[in-house]
Amino acid sequence: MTENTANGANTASTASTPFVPAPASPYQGDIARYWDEEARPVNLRLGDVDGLYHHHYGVGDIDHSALGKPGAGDYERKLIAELHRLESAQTDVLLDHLGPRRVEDLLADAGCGRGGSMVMAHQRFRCRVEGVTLSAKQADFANRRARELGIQERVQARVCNMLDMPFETGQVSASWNNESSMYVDLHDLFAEHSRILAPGGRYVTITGCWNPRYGQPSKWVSQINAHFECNIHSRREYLRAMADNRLVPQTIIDLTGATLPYWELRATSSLVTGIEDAFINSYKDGSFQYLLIAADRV
Ligand SMILES: C[S@@+](CC[C@H](N)C(=O)[O-])C[C@H]1O[C@@H](n2cnc3c(N)ncnc32)[C@H](O)[C@@H]1O
Ligand SMILES: CC(C)=CCC/C(C)=C/COP(=O)(O)OP(=O)(O)O
Ligand SMILES: [Mg+2]
Repeated sequence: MTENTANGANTASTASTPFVPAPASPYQGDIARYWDEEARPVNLRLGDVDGLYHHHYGVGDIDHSALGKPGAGDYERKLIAELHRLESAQTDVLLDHLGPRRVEDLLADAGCGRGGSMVMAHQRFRCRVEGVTLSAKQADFANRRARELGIQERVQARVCNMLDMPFETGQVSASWNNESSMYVDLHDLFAEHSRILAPGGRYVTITGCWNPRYGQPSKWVSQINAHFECNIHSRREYLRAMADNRLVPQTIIDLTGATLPYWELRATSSLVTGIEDAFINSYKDGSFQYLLIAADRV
């Protein structure tokens, strides 16, 4: 049986290589390759702290007592642990807004990365959690971590386009995009979440969005788009696309102030990637915001 790889080439599938659907667009093929090739130490070293691997940013105050003295032998290790704690705290904030979940619920992580948020969602709610990513490497990584944790029956990642998720209509109780909505058209995205969510279901996103009060995307936002090959939307687009697709915001939290300490600490670490100033400057000049939006599917 011949199948398509992420870049559209045909390959024969074998028991060890799962089916990889052809990308829906050349752009998605590029994003699949981007994440297949990603191995930034800032992500792997933080995930190594406790086996939860995130591709999102942190929120909350710095615990300076956990850092020790700059220049001390274990300072870098403690700094990495603190950055990771803040990134996991961000997932906790998202989970706090998923509403009361029952163990029999099915949860969906749209753009699941290496699966850290899926594991945390299962550990909190004991539900089944299904994630999708364009990256076969990320899906394999997330599924290997689930096996290592013995939760592979409850946590699973698949290579799949979040605009065409493998769920029946109304099958999902709660779904989210954790820093993954900037890779797709929001009307297409929210139409698909609206389809998979049961009436009364809950959708949550944490995202960076450009601030319509600024006028247009600032140069910092353009730098972030270029760095990640993504397409940051405005706050206005989120709310319009949700309203057009039966997703009605229940809660909107501006997390911009809460994420700045993470970025200022990260900018002092040896793991900097060069994008730190764009985030710090855009958060400070008001052109870019870090938001949580929790919406009900009506
Ligand atoms: C910045 S990472 C965020 C990962 C994860 N949500 C987290 O918080 O760690 C963005 C993710 O979105 C995924 N992605 C981008 N476009 C996608 C699409 N059209 N369908 C499925 N996943 C997509 C990427 O493969 C990647 O896993
Ligand atoms: C808020 C916005 C606009 C985010 C864009 C999506 C993104 C790439 C998030 C971080 O991924 P990562 O954890 O792999 O990035 P890094 O290597 O910078 O830690
Ligand atoms: Mg990261």
